[in-house]
Amino acid sequence: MGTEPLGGRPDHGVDHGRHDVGRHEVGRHEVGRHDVGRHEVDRSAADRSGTLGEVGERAIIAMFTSAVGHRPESSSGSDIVIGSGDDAAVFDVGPTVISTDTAVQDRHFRLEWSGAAQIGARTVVQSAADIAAMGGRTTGVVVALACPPQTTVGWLADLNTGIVDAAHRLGARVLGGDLVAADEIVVSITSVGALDGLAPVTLSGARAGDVLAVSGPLGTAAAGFAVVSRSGVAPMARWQRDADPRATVVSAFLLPAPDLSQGVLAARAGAHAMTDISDGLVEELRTMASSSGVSLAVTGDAVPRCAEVDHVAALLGADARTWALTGGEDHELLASFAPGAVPPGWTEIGEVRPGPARVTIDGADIAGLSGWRAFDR
Ligand SMILES: Nc1ncnc2c1ncn2[C@@H]1O[C@H](COP(=O)(O)OP(=O)(O)O)[C@@H](O)[C@H]1O
Ligand SMILES: Cc1ncc(C[n+]2csc(CCOP(=O)(O)OP(=O)(O)O)c2C)c(N)n1
Ligand SMILES: [Mg+2]
Repeated sequence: MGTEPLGGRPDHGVDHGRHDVGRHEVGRHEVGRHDVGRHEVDRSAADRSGTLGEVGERAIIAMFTSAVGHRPESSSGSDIVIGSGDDAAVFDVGPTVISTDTAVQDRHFRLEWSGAAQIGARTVVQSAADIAAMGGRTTGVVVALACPPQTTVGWLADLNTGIVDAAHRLGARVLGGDLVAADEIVVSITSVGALDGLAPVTLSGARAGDVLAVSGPLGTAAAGFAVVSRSGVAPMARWQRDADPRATVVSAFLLPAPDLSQGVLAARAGAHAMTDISDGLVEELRTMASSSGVSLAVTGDAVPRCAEVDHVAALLGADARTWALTGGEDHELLASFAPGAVPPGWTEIGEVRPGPARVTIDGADIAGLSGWRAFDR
């Protein structure tokens, strides 16, 4: 990492250089929570090269909460009784879906690959995918952020913009958060959502006779991860200019864009069981099979991939089918439906058979296939 302030690299479009902003610090002992006025916000936000250590926690929190406040009301705005800025948010919905996901520097993202806005948006998508997987509609997110004192104001502003915009795209708002010091960056997003009268779709509801289906192509993020692991993101501009398939898969890895509204549509279509694919299809199949006590029989060639994944696999001498079966972080949905109930746009990949719990691909046990196992590395 060197001694450069985090996020201060030119290839991330973040301001360079550091100015003497230390004297502008909003003293955390002098300024009460309700006294963090707009002038401090503007002063700290205006100097993007200042660091968290220099401008102080309060100024950054004020920047975050003012950015939330300036968003137009989302469709779910009426659910929020008290938003960001008080001791806690107060939220008024019926049965509430809650899930949290954490992204850790160098384990879930690298500063040399991702801009701050991408990291923020990506973590929101990953967290909201779990709400969608229950059949829920994400209405709010809570952000827990840990970062080193050298993190720049500009990087934090961009992270926050990524979070606020991604939440907004989902029809959700930022309800609050936390900011603490740490040796590395950790972004944790808790999502809350509404079921709007639908029954939650669990992992345990798959029944013999169901069909298994996925909401979109798989293996795209794994292909992107393979590309950036070899080449980094420096050639991205060229790949984009040349319509090189590497540009597509790397973009999908850096910021997956599953259509999470499919979760609600699947629930409405009567999905019996559902989950999002974060650790790889085979891992999610294992979890669903054991939760439901059923055997899941998948047809390998039926698992959808986008054409770019096959092109990139050929380029790298890798196996596209393995990426689709084991690659994580696409955050598409896997669900079981009664035959005939699969929603439009979903792809049937197999069927549910009576237990005991088992997963097969083309009739063979998947014992040798594993997806992402965080503690294996
Ligand atoms: N530290 C924890 N304390 C309590 N429950 C946890 C903890 N970590 C994970 N879980 C629960 O275990 C289940 C599986 O978690 P995880 O593997 O992270 O799921 P996902 O891939 O959907 O994020 C979830 O219901 C989650 O809430
Ligand atoms: C720097 C970096 N290395 C590796 C990966 C690949 N990777 C990290 S986590 C993960 C799968 C999901 O992780 P987990 O933390 O288990 O999320 P959860 O299952 O809780 O949603 C993958 C494929 C990455 N995204 N970034
Ligand atoms: Mg998780």
